[in-house]
Amino acid sequence: MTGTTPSAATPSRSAGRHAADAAPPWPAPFAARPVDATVTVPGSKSLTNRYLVLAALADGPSRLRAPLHSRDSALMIAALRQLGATVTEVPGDGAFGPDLEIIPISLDAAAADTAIDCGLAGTVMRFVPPVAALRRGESHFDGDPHARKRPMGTIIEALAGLGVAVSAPDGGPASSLPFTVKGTGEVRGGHLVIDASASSQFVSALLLAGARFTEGLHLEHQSRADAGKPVPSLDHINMTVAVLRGVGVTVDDSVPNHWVVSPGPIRAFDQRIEQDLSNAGPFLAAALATGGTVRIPNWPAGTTQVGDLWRGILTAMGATVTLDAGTLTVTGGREIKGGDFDETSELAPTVAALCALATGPSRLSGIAHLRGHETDRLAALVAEISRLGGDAEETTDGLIIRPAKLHGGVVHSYADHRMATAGAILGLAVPGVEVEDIATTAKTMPDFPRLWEAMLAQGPTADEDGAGGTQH
Ligand SMILES: O=C(O)C1=C[C@@H](OP(=O)(O)O)[C@@H](O)[C@H](O)C1
Ligand SMILES: C=C(OP(=O)(O)O)C(=O)O
Repeated sequence: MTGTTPSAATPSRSAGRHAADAAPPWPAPFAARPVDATVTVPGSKSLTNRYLVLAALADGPSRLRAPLHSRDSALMIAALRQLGATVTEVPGDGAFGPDLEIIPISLDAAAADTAIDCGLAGTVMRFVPPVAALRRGESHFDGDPHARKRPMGTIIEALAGLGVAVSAPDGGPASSLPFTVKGTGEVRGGHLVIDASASSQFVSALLLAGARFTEGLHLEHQSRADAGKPVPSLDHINMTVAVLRGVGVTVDDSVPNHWVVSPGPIRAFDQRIEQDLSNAGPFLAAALATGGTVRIPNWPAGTTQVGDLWRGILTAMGATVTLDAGTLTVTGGREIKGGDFDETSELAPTVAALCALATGPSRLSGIAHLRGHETDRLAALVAEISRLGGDAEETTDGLIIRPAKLHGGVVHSYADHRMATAGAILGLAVPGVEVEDIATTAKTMPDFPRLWEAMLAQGPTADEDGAGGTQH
């Protein structure tokens, strides 16, 4: 099956820029020698934005330590401020910016109508509408051009099912951004059936607010498709459940496809945010792409982040992976092995970039819903791998990538941070790769180009001539 040209191909608003201001493509550094570096990455987007939502609904002031500071977290902070939360930056010990103190929204207070910019952040467009439904007043939601194409119908229908009015700007029914949530200060809650097959974020969104619904929430997933599609990215729902339990919310997830949240307070908290293990991925991938070593300190011993899957994925691709005294060390071999990778969720673009450098064929499956991400990622990956001379094709639920000799070219980002970092990985092993709109990495990692170049500047072999990447 051949992919269509992905949308959002125009330069993005991701870094607050417009087409006319578009910067020239970023020359992705080619690794003239194996990388040997120790890297720390900023805080987890998924954890930061979950805890921000919970802090806004909590029973007192909360603190986030070492949170992510990026476009997606800034959009979440701005949205919660619009809804009445107070979010203040305070000095902390994180390497990537201040801590945050949050005073929750007074849900009982009369509130003015407000506008929420979701940017391209799935966590903002899905997690914030149920919060807006809990306060009085109208909240107008919109986002980047491509945000209007991301699946939103399930959240809109869910709110309607809970008795909350949601309408399009013309007052008619809405099925995507933009839309207006008319909050009354109360959401009844109870049993709700949704089709969450397009995104796990529909489930997470309703669970995060569910304890504040009058009757709590019994959420059930039932796919409308004949074949019964599952909820994707279950790891992210498990993260939501764990985070909720950590702030005193009772959640029963013992029956598959059912989540029962008891009504009650959300306990105020003081929480340190783990570094983003998904965003650690491109740096770890650099070890394989160059046949070198990358170490990541403070790798959590236990975590709900999907990025912990890197340990198994990179081992399967031929790397040596050890976790010793909290440091994850990944050393690439002489070649990258292809393989079958199921349900890699948001890790898929990084996995695909490595597969394009592999010596054997690969199949990525269980990622059909990536078509509704920042861009249609399956089409985008096929287009960009092919643009560099690679051999990639779409399947119904993923990708097939076969070995091919790659050449330089301009990798398009489609306003997608993970497409941009995939281009950077390819550039390590293929001379002459440039990445259009590298600034789009600001969605979750504003420092990406600096961190990438700093990684390559490190190491005992940095001043010596040596072999290039694993391929070519
Ligand atoms: O809840 C979250 O923080 C996320 C859930 C996943 O969404 P999908 O279920 O739409 O894949 C993931 O891809 C996204 O990057 C973050
Ligand atoms: C799918 C992603 O983001 P979002 O939270 O916008 O859905 C992602 O970061 O890979």
